[in-house]
Amino acid sequence: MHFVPNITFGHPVVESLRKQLGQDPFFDMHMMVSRPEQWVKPMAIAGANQYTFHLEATENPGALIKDIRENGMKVGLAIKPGTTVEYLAPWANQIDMALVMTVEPGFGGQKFMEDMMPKVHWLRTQFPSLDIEVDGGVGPDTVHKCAEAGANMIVSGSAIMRSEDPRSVINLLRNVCSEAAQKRSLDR
Ligand SMILES: O=C(CO)[C@@H](O)[C@H](O)COP(=O)(O)O
Repeated sequence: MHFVPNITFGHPVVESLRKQLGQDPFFDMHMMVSRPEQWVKPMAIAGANQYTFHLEATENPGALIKDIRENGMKVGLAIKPGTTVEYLAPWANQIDMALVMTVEPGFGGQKFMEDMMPKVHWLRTQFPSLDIEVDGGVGPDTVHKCAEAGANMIVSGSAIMRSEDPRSVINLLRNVCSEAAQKRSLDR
């Protein structure tokens, strides 16, 4: 299971997650920041497992990917809605996860941008084993589109937090993604 936390490491929430899962959580830090270079070392020291940065926020993605790896973390690379997937493609073989934003970065509760799905589909076709994540407006009504396009990881905020039954929403989201992934592997 992956978490994109906004909590401090060593926080009681982390300890509680550790107990509930019976394993160490996987921390993917989605850095929606300018100058992502400056946070690599602090995040590695804090215990992050993966460091996801925005392609638009750096002039030298290659050097940043190298630095993240040298600091012992996996690499995620995100693109905003206005960035075409061709900009990400040259780096796809050097990263662990591509993140296609399905809202403009900023805040939760925005409308899912279905017109981002061709990016996901193109990436899945070109890079069958790459982790592909979508973030923004993903919930029970939209997750099928993401999973069918080829996303195997999703971020979901308000659909879970506003639900009266968050557990069943999480299970539904998880099942839709894993069933689509299973079907893809059978089709191959
Ligand atoms: O941080 C962002 C967008 O800036 C996203 O991670 C959203 O916050 C996800 O929340 P929902 O769109 O699912 O409410």
